[in-house]
Amino acid sequence: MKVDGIPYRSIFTAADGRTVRVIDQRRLPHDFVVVDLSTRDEAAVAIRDMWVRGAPLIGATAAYGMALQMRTDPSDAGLDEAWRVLNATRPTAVNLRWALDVMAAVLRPLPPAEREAAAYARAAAIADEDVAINRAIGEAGVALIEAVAARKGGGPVNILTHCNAGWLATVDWGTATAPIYMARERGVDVHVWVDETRPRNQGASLTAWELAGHGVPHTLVVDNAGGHLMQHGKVDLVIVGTDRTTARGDVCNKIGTYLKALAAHDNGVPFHVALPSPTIDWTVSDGLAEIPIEERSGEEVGWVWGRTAAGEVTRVRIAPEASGLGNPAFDVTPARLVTGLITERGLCAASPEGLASLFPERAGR
Ligand SMILES: CSC[C@@H](O)[C@@H](O)C(=O)COP(=O)(O)O
Repeated sequence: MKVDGIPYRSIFTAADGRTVRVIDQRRLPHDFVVVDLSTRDEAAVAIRDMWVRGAPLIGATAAYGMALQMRTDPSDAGLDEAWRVLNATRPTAVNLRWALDVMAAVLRPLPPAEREAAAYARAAAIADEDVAINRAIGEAGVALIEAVAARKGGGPVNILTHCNAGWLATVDWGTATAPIYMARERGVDVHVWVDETRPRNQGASLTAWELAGHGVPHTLVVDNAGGHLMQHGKVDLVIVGTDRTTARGDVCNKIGTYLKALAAHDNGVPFHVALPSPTIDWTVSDGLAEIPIEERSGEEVGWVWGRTAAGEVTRVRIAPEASGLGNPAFDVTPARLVTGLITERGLCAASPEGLASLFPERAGR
């Protein structure tokens, strides 16, 4: 997508073809800064400390982290260590493990001297595939928005989204936002309710920034506003992303997603989840019991970052020093609350049968 008119991906290589460049998402929306990752450990820090985030981009960064490792130590031991170090960065998004497994499967059979070139080629392919997948998700999902527009016969289609499942969370297009960007391109009147997404505020800092950059009408709301908006008929459709979807269609996404699904269910609002197939974890079924939920530092809850009226970007404390601070970063929405899944192969029910109908080669394995 574009930043100030210039097309960008969220991850790419520098002119040397080896240095990896990412947008430092901690600095948005105040500053747009591209940073270089030159070592495997820098890639690991970028994922762990959320310079990059969002399941598909975490996967792509891990793939390039593996390539960075191959520059300095392409041995079997180096390969194993890179897998271990990168896989330990964040626990919930399954795209991380998926990308590392894809890279390891390509690299392990090769002699070490050939691994660096192969690693960069495969990492680039993972990034390109992500762009194609998200474009296909957009093409599948735009039909949902167009159907609402046709039914309403006028006025904007109001879509609520949570966290950032936009182009910044992927390599390009986004998952939840791809249908929105495409609807906009086709001239459909859309308006997006953007949940701020405490504590990291991915909605306020990233989704709102993205949508503003592409002229998509949107309104930033506090996380707790969604139920009220739905009760008053102000949400036509919810579309969110996911960090891990189980084989039976349970969906793990940013904390607070479950509450939006409950409110949508109670108010008869369709609740859709957009996902690239690498986000499906075919090895797990019961999302509540089986998906590891990242517990992040309470510092993120006790403090907020922002820009002061004087222009300084700083953080301020909002909780008493004496209070305990809890920070579960994701929750699981059971399949029964999900109206449908939007994948690169089309729409399906959030059920074992629904997923199997689109991915017969993976189901039941
Ligand atoms: C297409 S991104 C889907 C999810 O990764 C996204 O909704 C999300 O929860 C991101 O969490 P984050 O903690 O910012 O990595």
